[in-house]
Amino acid sequence: MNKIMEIKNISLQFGGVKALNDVSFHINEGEIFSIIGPNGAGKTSMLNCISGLYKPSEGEIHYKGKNILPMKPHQRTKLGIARAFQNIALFGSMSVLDNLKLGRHTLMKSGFIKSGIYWGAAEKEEVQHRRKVEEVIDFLQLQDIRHTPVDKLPYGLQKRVEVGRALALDPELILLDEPMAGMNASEKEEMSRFILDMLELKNITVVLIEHDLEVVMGLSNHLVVLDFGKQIGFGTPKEVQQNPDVIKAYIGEELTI
Ligand SMILES: Nc1ncnc2c1ncn2[C@@H]1O[C@H](COP(=O)(O)OP(=O)(O)OP(=O)(O)O)[C@@H](O)[C@H]1O
Repeated sequence: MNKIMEIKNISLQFGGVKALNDVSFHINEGEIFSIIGPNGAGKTSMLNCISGLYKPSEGEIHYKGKNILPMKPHQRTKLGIARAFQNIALFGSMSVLDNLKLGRHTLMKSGFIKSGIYWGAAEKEEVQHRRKVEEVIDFLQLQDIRHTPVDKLPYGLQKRVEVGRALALDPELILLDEPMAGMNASEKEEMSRFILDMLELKNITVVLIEHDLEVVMGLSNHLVVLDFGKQIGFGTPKEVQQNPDVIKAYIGEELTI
């Protein structure tokens, strides 16, 4: 299997807190990879380092063989890395459709002045953007709510639109920070199906943060386990569940599938 991403000796410090302490793992192309660990373990910090929101104090992150740490978040997006946030990052008063369209603006080549001069190119680009957005609406079954303002939607659907905003960027690697948080069992099942389809139908590598161990063990090909910023486990769900350090960190929680 090809490694799409390599995390090499990443450390990140906030004052006296070591949010990440010498973390190293890799993600294979075409897999569902999860980052798990108790509250405050450093999971979101890790995603922030990958997407470019945080700059680690040490280490390197390679995407398809290239060190991406010097790159800004929007440059990483253009490389094919998209992110859905734990706290929904949508415009509440805008419709689902407009939120998805807005998500693609970072990818637009034609600015306003340029579009005036090269009208044909801008129009072609607009059509392409619209097609991508329509694909996401179909894929995530958002047809019935396409014109609904996001803040009028129930939480579970808002989460789905947040995932859609990242998908609209047409990523090769998608970072999903707790896409199922606050969902009931059937909503989680539905989101799990969408995540599997991202991989199977769209060939997108998925990096997932999820607290529900049953869901995460069932979905993932590989996982990394963090605890107080340290990596305490890495491997297949079976390997991770048999790891004594992981069992200790999760004491009292059910670790079997
Ligand atoms: N911007 C920040 N400023 C200061 N401290 C931070 C910042 N971001 C994270 N931290 C600290 O880093 C540590 C790891 O936090 P992080 O949010 O990455 O954990 P997490 O595993 O995602 O937690 P949770 O499961 O609760 O979302 C925590 O001690 C947190 O308080």
